[in-house]
Amino acid sequence: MDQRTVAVADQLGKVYGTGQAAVTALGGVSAQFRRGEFTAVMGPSGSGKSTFMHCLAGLDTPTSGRAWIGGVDLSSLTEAKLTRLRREKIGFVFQSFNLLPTLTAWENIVLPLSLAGKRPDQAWTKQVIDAVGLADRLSHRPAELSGGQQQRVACARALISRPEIIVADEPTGNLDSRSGAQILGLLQMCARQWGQTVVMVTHDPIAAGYADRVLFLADGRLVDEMAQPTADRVLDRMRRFDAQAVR
Ligand SMILES: Nc1ncnc2c1ncn2[C@@H]1O[C@H](COP(=O)(O)OP(=O)(O)OP(=O)(O)O)[C@@H](O)[C@H]1O
Repeated sequence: MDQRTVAVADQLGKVYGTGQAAVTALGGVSAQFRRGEFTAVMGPSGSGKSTFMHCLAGLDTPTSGRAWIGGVDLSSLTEAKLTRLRREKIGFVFQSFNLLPTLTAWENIVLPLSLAGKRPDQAWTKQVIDAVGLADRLSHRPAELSGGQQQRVACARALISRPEIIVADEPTGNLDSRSGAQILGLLQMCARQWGQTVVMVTHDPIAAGYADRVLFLADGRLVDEMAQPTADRVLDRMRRFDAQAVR
């Protein structure tokens, strides 16, 4: 394994149900994620993108294969240790923001540290708050923020503990294109300037165009990979899936 590797999926498989009702959501997907690399995961609906992300980030248990984060085999951990690893080594950004409504933006951002009993590192916290452009909104609660602002809070929360990897599941799915572009620009900046590893599931070729590479899933398998993607090339590749589906 190369020293820059921060996360590994080794033949990850997931079967839901048993016998005749069994559904193979993931049929053995292997991939490596390097420091500072921004990867988009794409594929038709039902191709296993969310299942892959959930198994990679320890939110779901694969039925075969393994995932490593920061050199730790997730299958070797007890539930309590897995919870701790997720809190300390993985930053999550979800389509629906998942902020706690009763906490202010600031309290939401530092929640991973509060839960771990740690104090925020002042210099890093300032960098993160400046990067997300929320310095004047920190005392607001989520309901008093726009969707784009809420997602920027979620990004700051994901970054605050300097995780090994940020996992973003359709982070722009609920945003208008301008707010979406801000989030994508932010994720790209985190990877390029701060060396943050980012993995993002998306349906949107424009969003994938911000990444350094795209992994394409189909029927639970990794079927293609594209380096230095552009929205146009990704769109072309996705059209080929559609053409195969109607054949
Ligand atoms: N809890 C579950 N029980 C049974 N089948 C499931 C479950 N979760 C997912 N699946 C099935 O596994 C397959 C992959 O689902 P998954 O949600 O990972 O795909 P996806 O690519 O993320 O789809 P989408 O783009 O629509 O969100 C689908 O056929 C889905 O119906």
